[in-house]
Amino acid sequence: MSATPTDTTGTATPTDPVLAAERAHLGLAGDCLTEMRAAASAVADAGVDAWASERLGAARAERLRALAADPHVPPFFGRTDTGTETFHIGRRHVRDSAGRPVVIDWRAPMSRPFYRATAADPQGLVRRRRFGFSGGELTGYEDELLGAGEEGDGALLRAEIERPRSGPMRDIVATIQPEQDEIVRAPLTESVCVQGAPGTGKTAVGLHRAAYLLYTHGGQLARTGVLVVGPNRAFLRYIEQVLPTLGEVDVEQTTVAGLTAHVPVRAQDRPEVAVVKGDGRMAQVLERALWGVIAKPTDDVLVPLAGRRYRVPVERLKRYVDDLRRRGRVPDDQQRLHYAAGRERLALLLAEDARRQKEEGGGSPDDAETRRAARSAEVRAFCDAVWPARDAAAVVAALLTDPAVLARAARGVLDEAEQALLLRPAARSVRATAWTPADAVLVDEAAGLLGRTAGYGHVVVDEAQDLSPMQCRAVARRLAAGSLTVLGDLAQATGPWSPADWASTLADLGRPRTAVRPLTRGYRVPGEVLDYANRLLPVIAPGLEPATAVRRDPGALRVRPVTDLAGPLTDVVRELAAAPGSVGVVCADGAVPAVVRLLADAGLPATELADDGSAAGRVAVVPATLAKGLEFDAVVVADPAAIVAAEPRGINRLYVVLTRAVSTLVVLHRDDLPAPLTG
Ligand SMILES: Nc1ncnc2c1ncn2[C@@H]1O[C@H](COP(=O)(O)OP(=O)(O)OP(=O)(O)O)[C@@H](O)[C@H]1O
Repeated sequence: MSATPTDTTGTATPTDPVLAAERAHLGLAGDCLTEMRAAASAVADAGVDAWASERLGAARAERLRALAADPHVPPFFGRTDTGTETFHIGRRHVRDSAGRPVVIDWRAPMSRPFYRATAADPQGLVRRRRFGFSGGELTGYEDELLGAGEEGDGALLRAEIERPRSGPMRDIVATIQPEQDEIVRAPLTESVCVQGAPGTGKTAVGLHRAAYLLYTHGGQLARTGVLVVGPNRAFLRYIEQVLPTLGEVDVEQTTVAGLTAHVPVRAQDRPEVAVVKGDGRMAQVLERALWGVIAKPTDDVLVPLAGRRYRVPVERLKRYVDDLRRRGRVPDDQQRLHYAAGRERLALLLAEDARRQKEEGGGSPDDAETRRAARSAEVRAFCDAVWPARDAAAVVAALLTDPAVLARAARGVLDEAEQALLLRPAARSVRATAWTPADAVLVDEAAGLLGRTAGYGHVVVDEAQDLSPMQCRAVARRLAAGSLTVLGDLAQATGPWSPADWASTLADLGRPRTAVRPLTRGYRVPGEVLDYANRLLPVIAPGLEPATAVRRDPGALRVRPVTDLAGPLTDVVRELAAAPGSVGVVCADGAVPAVVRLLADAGLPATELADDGSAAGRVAVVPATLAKGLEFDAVVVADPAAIVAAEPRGINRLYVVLTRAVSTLVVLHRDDLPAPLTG
């Protein structure tokens, strides 16, 4: 680091001329932003029609939202000097009234060296400057004279990571690291799979990649859209502000449950039933259940057209049906003839056959007459008998309640025990069915066989290690010709599918040749805590490279045996809650009500973190199954043995839980820790 009047917290002396100049530039950027905002609101739309006016209004509102996303966020956070030119780097472009750049968007190609340059490879930079802010004020800076072979000590990165959390996830634009930036800026055509240990920035990287792609390929992606898929609503709530603060307000963020919400989910499957329903073989079973109802034509059909009836012989009918069925088996969803379209096409083929016959007889029927023929009672009756109209929910309901339907569709695919697991008594009606989350995914698959699913230009899927093969297929259907960013950690797999490597998941996601890129530098968790959690790795994911933490803190880990949980728990939560930042008390799901009560009785303001997207308080009691993807400044793990005992992959769950803390982890146990954590 160069000799600037900057201490490790980035605070400079008030008289520093560099600081004064940078503050002036900050003032200029702020003024320009205000002007840009005013200009965006004043775009005149006089003289255009109502539709154009509405469109203009929407575009203007969009731009204003982007410019105003967060008025407290400083317009720039860094600067690059090439020796001849200086660029300030910020969240978005800022220009002065003459159109001269005042701040360069972090996603522009010119900003790349800010993230990638090193002393060994300065990429044309002589200096990189990072700024420190406090309450919107520019308070310091850190220079790296890369041209002179100097690199920073990461003090600002550390300060940024350790800045206390007060709610949702923040962006990391100011401090994206080179290995992360490579993934963020990978080309749109390239699908990537990030295998990253806890806290290596997978989620952050995925969201910044979405923002980067939208900036770089705005026109194309504005048309096709970008989709972010997360594991649950609590997680979505945690990440939902990151893209808007980066100026991207038009990204759809949802869960697999959100994607597949064709039917109301009112029940849960037993784990062994969910395993069968999530198995990739169910795709074949559903395909057979749907297409298997198509019957062979047995008789000629008389098609009415323009006042006469034309006979279409059964042999031709058979050929029409066979041809259409073959087109329904094309593997590519975009090329495939879907079931519902096949039915319409069949009706049209009959009408066109009649039309040809009429033409051969010298007539010339028009298109409207041909369409009427396709809708005639005769043709409809034929289609109903041979290619009946189907409804996705009804197909799945029949499959799961009618042993004969299931046996026909599953023969040679699922064994008898698996079929028995799937069957349940029929409800009064399809609407009255008590659907489960896994059923909803099956209904989505059936809907995808019936008709084409709209696809996005890019899909980011987080915590992908937990997706069932059928859930992967639901995501793949939304991909169309677009590309994919898969984020996950095999060691954090807690679902019954738990892949040993990424190959099967990537194949189910429809992108089998996607390269897997590891991230192993851990930003969230202090070294002492990470080393402790990593002791579980040989048991849960033997082949995986452990993460190394970018920072250490000797006081970060406290592992305490207790005989009774209540007293020590309230004591430690009281102590942690007195410091700034968030506190998460993680326990087995079943223990949550008791822990909430215990803390409330002790006068501590704890609220349960729920999967309904509602905000949790500063002290959150977190069911272990909802901890994934989240983080807190301080974490208390209450009774780890109960977390392990609660589910088949409880030891993986414990690994997830132990890696949620940014500053402090307290483990309260009853001398019953899993073997790798003792001693
Ligand atoms: N380059 C960075 N600069 C500052 N903070 C960072 C950086 N990279 C990651 N972080 C921070 O580290 C924490 C972990 O990031 P993130 O949640 O994206 O990791 P993850 O790999 O998805 O973790 P997990 O698998 O445990 O859910 C976040 O607080 C994030 O802001």
